[in-house]
Amino acid sequence: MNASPASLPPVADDVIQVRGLVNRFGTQTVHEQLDLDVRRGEIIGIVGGSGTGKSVLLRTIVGLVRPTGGEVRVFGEDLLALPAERRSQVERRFGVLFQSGALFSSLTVAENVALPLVEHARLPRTDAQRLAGVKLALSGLPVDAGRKYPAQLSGGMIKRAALARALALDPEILFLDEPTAGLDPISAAAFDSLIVTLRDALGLTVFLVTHDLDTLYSTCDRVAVLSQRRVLAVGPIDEVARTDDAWVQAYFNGPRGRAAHGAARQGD
Ligand SMILES: Nc1ncnc2c1ncn2[C@@H]1O[C@H](COP(=O)(O)OP(=O)(O)OP(=O)(O)O)[C@@H](O)[C@H]1O
Repeated sequence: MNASPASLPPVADDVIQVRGLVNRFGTQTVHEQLDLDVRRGEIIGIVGGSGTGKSVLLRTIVGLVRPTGGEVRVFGEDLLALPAERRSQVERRFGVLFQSGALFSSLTVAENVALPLVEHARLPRTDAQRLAGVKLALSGLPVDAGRKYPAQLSGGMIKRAALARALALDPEILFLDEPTAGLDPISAAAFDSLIVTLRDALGLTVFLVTHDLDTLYSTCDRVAVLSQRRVLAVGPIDEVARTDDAWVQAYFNGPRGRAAHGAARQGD
């Protein structure tokens, strides 16, 4: 009898592996023996109280922070140990959307998106501009948004423009740091569904740092809670929400958590 693909167990294929991670800044220890695996094709949400080191974890994984100790592998490679050329090849396989959007204010939106295509993929400028238009459309921006400067866009449009730039090089992993922060609830919900659509259409793995409970419930396959300098719990959200920990209980089972859970169930 042929087994249908849907009935097969998921393939153990971790695109990110973090082992025994330690991050210290002066006398402050942010991470101590932190372990985390991210599976290919999943959307994993990273949550935790303010200052628990979610952004530092993201920045360590993408190679912007050199950890004090431990091991971080992306696609099986230790980025910081690679020679520059090889490192840049691996970096092209992921895209990052930073909290601020981090667009260049002196460039139009289309030029911002085209930049990695010119600099990293070495495309001629006209081809890069054309491809930038495709990425902007994929991110749900109207055609004329490409001609505007970041200062002329709303907060929601800036997030979409930054997403288009993160998608410029057809990444396999998308890192998102607080993508819905500062958006109104309707724009945030639209952004959430865009992320799920892109993951499904492009087969992306998504590493998502967020405080937004609605985002967690509507997008994430698994959630990792950062607490006490490590990953306290990781798994499907309903499982993690049952963790016997004061912060987890207050976060997932407080009034906002219950409302987000209720809204997610209604949407099922
Ligand atoms: N380059 C740095 N030098 C010194 N301290 C740092 C540096 N980067 C981060 N920290 C400290 O590390 C801690 C964790 O910061 P991080 O930004 O990762 O927190 P977070 O969990 O993302 O918080 P939030 O939810 O408020 O965004 C903070 O106390 C921060 O001040």
